[in-house]
Amino acid sequence: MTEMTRVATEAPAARRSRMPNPRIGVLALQGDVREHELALHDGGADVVKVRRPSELDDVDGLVIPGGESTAIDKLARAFGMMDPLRAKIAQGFPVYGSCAGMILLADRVADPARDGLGQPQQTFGGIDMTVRRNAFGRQVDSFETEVPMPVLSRISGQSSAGDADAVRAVFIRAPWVESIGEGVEILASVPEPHHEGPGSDAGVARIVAVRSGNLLATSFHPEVTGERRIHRLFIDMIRGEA
Ligand SMILES: NC(=O)CC[C@H](N)C(=O)O
Repeated sequence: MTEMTRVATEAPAARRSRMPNPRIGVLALQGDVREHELALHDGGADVVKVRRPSELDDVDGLVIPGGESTAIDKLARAFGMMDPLRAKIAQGFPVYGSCAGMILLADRVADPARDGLGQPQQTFGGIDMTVRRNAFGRQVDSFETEVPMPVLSRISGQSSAGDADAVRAVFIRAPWVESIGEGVEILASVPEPHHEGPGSDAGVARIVAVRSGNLLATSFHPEVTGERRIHRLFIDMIRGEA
């Protein structure tokens, strides 16, 4: 066996033995924290709630839940989380964001909400992408559909869809990714469903899941349909196995 193949075959096992159960935080400022805790737990992680900057140093990765990105932004600033989390992300800290969490991982928001002083909402950023909030329409336009996601075919665990490489996905006032920079991988797209209102462009493919290095983001909520493989993918990323 050459030195190269020995390193290639032994490294993942060595990493696994160092990190049997990664400890993953769920940012517990606002949103569907409990559902993510359950999904991570089912995936084999130790799970803790994270609210304070010091707690970031006790976890191997972080999930930013769905909810309301403007509320999470305001609370993150109030709790002094904004700059410490930005710094961790810049150092390669693994983070998965769903829905509002996707918005908070975007470097740019196409239509940011503004506060009373006209200041746009802020994000932690890290993924070189522009997201559009509430892009699929309002609450009444929320929908559920099966989304092909080929990356999941090699992830073991509970699937919510009939198809091995698809996910049953719930979109609730969901964002889509309008543009991506270099180094951002598209993991899933869906055809835009018809909805009333300006800008509806039924049938156009919209990006709804991306990965950039150690950062993962989905427009939809896998945590509410019993889907577990996206959380497993994130756990594998933390272990250095995906
Ligand atoms: N389900 C969700 O997380 C909705 C996200 C919400 N529209 C926002 O802008 O934060």
